[in-house]
Amino acid sequence: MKLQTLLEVLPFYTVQGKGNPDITDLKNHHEKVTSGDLFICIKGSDVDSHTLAKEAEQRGAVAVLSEVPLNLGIPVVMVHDTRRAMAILSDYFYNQPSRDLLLIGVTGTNGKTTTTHIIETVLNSAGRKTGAIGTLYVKTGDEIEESKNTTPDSLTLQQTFSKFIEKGIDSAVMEVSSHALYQGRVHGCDYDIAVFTNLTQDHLDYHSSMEEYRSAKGLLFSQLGNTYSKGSPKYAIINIDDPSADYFIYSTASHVITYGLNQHAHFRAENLILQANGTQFKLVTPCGEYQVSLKLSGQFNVYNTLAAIASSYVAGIPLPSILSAIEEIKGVSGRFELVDAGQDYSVIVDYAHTPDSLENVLKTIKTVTTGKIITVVGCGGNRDTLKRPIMANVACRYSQKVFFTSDNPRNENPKLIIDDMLMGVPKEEAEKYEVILDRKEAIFRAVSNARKGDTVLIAGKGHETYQIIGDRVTNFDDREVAIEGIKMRIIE
Ligand SMILES: CC(=O)N[C@H]1[C@@H](OP(=O)(O)OP(=O)(O)OC[C@H]2O[C@@H](n3ccc(=O)[nH]c3=O)[C@H](O)[C@@H]2O)O[C@H](CO)[C@@H](O)[C@@H]1O[C@H](C)C(=O)N[C@@H](C)C(=O)N[C@H](CCC(=O)O)C(=O)O
Ligand SMILES: Nc1ncnc2c1ncn2[C@@H]1O[C@H](COP(=O)(O)OP(=O)(O)OP(=O)(O)O)[C@@H](O)[C@H]1O
Ligand SMILES: N[C@H](CCC[C@H](N)C(=O)O)C(=O)O
Ligand SMILES: [Mg+2]
Repeated sequence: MKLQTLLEVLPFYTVQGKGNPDITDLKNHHEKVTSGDLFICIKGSDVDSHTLAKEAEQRGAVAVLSEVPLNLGIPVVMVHDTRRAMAILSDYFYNQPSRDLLLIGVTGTNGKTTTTHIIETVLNSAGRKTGAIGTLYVKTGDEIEESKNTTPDSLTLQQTFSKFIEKGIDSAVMEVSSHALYQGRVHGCDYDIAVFTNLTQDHLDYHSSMEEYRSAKGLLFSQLGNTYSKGSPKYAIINIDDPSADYFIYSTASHVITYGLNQHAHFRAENLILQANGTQFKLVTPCGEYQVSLKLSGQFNVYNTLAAIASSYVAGIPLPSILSAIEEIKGVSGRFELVDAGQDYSVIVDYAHTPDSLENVLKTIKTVTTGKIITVVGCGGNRDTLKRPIMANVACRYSQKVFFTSDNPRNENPKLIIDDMLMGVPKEEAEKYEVILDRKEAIFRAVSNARKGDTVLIAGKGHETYQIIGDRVTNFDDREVAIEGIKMRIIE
């Protein structure tokens, strides 16, 4: 595509230098640039890639998108905001691929990975070829790629959609993080269905307040479009039981479909039976009532399931097909995952890394455990510090024994992270906890403390197969370490 043709989608720009080269591809990382590319400069939080434009030119870039004039021998297209322009240009360059997909976006503090996984399973089992984008992976048919971010940058995202189309995929379900919404990674995405799971505290290192965090999430619903505009109808699927439900309902001009336990919800669960190895409930919908039996545990998974049912239904899948697919789902990697090495107590690895998710998971464990609850938990470094004391408080409130340990300390001192956590533990709970900085040792100690009927919760890292200490990433998998600890104890 000629540079001038590509630029037609931008409202305003100026060009420094002459020429109208053919653009063979778009790149936003200088090391990926090859001959014929347009290199997009971004003033990032770690790197300002305007400083790498010269190198991009040397690698073969034929034009550059920039926010400032640059001294190069190739055309420099100047715009006010390169991040925003990148989203618009990427969408256009790759032929607006999201318009050819049934596109479902899921946002909320907790439950995005689980809800997208359920939707993906339902759509696939109904014969729709479904791509998935989220924390665990980017899945294109049978091809699975590990993801760097929950939601990729706008260029990578549009390239992924384009690949989906190439591979004959017709539907896509993706997690949309608040960072992504705030940074415009999903500008240019033509969503058909947007799902809100819940809003509780997280990421206050990045968003300056809960209001700002909420408004970032609201962008998914305001960009959903108008129900009465051309094309197929758009749907906002909202958890009506969440205190922020109204905010999201009034953020959108699309159809609003609600779910929850509330009697006004369009998709509602009644008569819940919560067990360690599954959940039963009556599903009440405007088009009939059904008895549902899940292999997933926890009331929070009832919410995730309702969100997935409502989304799949408005996507055109009949309820009986939705339910038969959902009833087969065994779980999601690292979410309430039972670790079984033949021991007579339960060990659960869970990705709870927010106060709300930790409380939800512990509440679930409390309803199904006959013995003690032993929790291993830490908080990530270089992340929201305000959640630390709250998580520690929750851990002590629901457990008989707590091992505070390191999560991913990143560039923070692990001891100081735990000090922040301990601020949330009341004096009378001081007997309950021990601080063991080494996560492996903490897990070993927790399992050796467990007796018949107890439950050990290892929280915070779920599916992660690494630990980040400083800038070093080493192999670490809570599930493998737990098995090692359990086996060692059995031999003892
Ligand atoms: C704070 C934050 O969100 N940072 C994200 C942001 O970085 P950035 O745009 O500021 O990029 P940067 O690293 O400063 O680089 C700027 C530019 O220089 C380019 N570059 C950089 C280095 C180089 O050698 N050459 C080069 O050309 C980069 O490609 C980029 O275009 O955009 C990048 C691309 O989209 C993200 O990878 C990066 O995520 C970092 C790794 C991160 O940790 N993000 C977390 C906080 C995050 O986004 N998390 C959410 C999930 C939260 C949840 O699940 O609840 C997520 O969506 O993943
Ligand atoms: N609907 C929910 N409400 C509250 N907590 C939940 C819900 N669903 C899952 N959880 C808890 O949150 C943890 C993370 O779940 P999940 O990975 O599905 O969320 P996520 O929104 O994708 O998280 P992230 O933002 O880190 O990608 C789970 O391990 C569980 O403890
Ligand atoms: N998406 C979340 C994941 C946190 C997981 C936890 N293990 C940590 O490293 O803090 C984040 O990036 O804040
Ligand atoms: Mg996720």
